[in-house]
Amino acid sequence: MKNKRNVFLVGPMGAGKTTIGKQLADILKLEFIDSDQELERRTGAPIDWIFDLEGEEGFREREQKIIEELTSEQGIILATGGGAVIRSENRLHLAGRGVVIYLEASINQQVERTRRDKRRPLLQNDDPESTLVGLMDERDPLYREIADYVVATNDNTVKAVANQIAELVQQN
Ligand SMILES: Nc1ncnc2c1ncn2[C@@H]1O[C@H](COP(=O)(O)OP(=O)(O)OP(=O)(O)O)[C@@H](O)[C@H]1O
Ligand SMILES: O=C(O)C1=C[C@@H](O)[C@@H](O)[C@H](O)C1
Ligand SMILES: [Mg+2]
Repeated sequence: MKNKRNVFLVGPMGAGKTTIGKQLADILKLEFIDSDQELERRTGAPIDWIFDLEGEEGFREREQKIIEELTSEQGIILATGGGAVIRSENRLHLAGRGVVIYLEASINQQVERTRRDKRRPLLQNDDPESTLVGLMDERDPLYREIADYVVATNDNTVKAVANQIAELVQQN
């Protein structure tokens, strides 16, 4: 068994990594950390500012450093950013240092769940749905590559998904 004391949530924007991760941490009585929020806290800047000032590559550099650091901790629930799987270094750390859960969501659900929040820089364009389709084509194989479990979120409440993950993790 891998280091079962860490649970890492991966998946696309709107899959529910942040929301479900908080509930899961409450159930399992573990610390919750969100890599996006932690980056914002440390830089003092919202993610869309980091994208504006440093470009996506600048953001990915910062994201890689924080994933490296946070996956070295013990006993955490980590909600990652939707693009954390792009870099192979991140995939290596996530797969090697905890149980990886891929939270699946349909494109329609992603569109619906991200519609009102204007803070996701990659979706601030005229056709966020096409962007989400393109990202999913590119990333779905990467999420699957490192996932220990794939969990559907479409037809389930946040609470139900969190309970399901807690059971999966405790089985090990
Ligand atoms: N299973 C669910 N059922 C209904 N609403 C959900 C569900 N999961 C998440 N949501 C809602 O969808 C929105 C986006 O969720 P959240 O921010 O947790 O996604 P995320 O995976 O962390 O996205 P990002 O990669 O952009 O950080 C939130 O408003 C949340 O309440
Ligand atoms: O899917 C992505 O590439 C992103 C998802 C968010 O969690 C943030 O990490 C950022 O908006 C980029
Ligand atoms: Mg999130």
